[in-house]
Amino acid sequence: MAIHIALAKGRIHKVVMKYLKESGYDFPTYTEESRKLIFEDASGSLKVTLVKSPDVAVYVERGAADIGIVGEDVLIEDNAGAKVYEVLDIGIGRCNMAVAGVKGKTVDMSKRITVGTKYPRIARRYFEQNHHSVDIIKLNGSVELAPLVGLSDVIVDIVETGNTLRANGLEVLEYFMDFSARMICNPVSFKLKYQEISTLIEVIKQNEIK
Ligand SMILES: Nc1ncnc2c1ncn2[C@@H]1O[C@H](COP(=O)(O)OP(=O)(O)OP(=O)(O)O)[C@@H](O)[C@H]1O
Ligand SMILES: O=P(O)(O)OC[C@H]1O[C@H](OP(=O)(O)OP(=O)(O)O)[C@H](O)[C@@H]1O
Repeated sequence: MAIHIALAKGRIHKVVMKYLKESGYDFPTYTEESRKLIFEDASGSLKVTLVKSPDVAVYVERGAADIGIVGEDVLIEDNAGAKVYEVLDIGIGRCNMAVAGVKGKTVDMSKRITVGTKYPRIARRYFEQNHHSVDIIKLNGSVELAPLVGLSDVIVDIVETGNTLRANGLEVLEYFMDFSARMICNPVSFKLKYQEISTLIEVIKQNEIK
């Protein structure tokens, strides 16, 4: 039985598709530039669909995909409570969540501060745990702009190399979580396709994804 994998479209799918190819799965119609969203491997054992990150767990929970690969940040922010099994830390897409602000500018955390972020739940939980009073402003990208134009005091965002912060004159105030990409599985698929899914997990475990 073929396994259907929903991959988070973007950084994660590009690395995973490269890796699957190196592991012997040939997807004849796949290129990074392609606008196609569904790809089947030549042996007929894998079908891959490219899905927006927060939707990966939706496809898997509802059984429209057997397996999903998506960032842990997205599982925590958008899919908490999804009825899926998390079966593997696949080790790619490593990044940190951080509070950042304008370089050299002191932020008085004893006062109510505004926070720009794509991750309102994660941000709120962090500040609540630290007993800081905050107004969260949900943004959809280019979050680094917010403290530069006076929209927020600080941001909560993903930091990987730190290049985006540096390029915009910001600095990390505190790292507070780290993430990597996770493989999730539909519980029914896990039973029905146990052999096929176990084989795929073993292939991924044995060959370190770069
Ligand atoms: N430097 C990084 N910036 C953002 N995400 C990263 C980074 N490094 C690893 N990741 C992982 O990659 C995922 C996002 O990938 P990408 O930004 O390509 O997708 P996207 O759908 O374009 O996201 P968005 O629309 O939120 O920008 C994150 O959920 C995270 O798990
Ligand atoms: O530390 P770095 O290696 O610079 O990576 C971090 C940057 O990458 C992500 O943005 P993305 O490219 O997804 O753009 P967006 O903010 O517009 O979504 C993230 O939101 C940071 O801005």
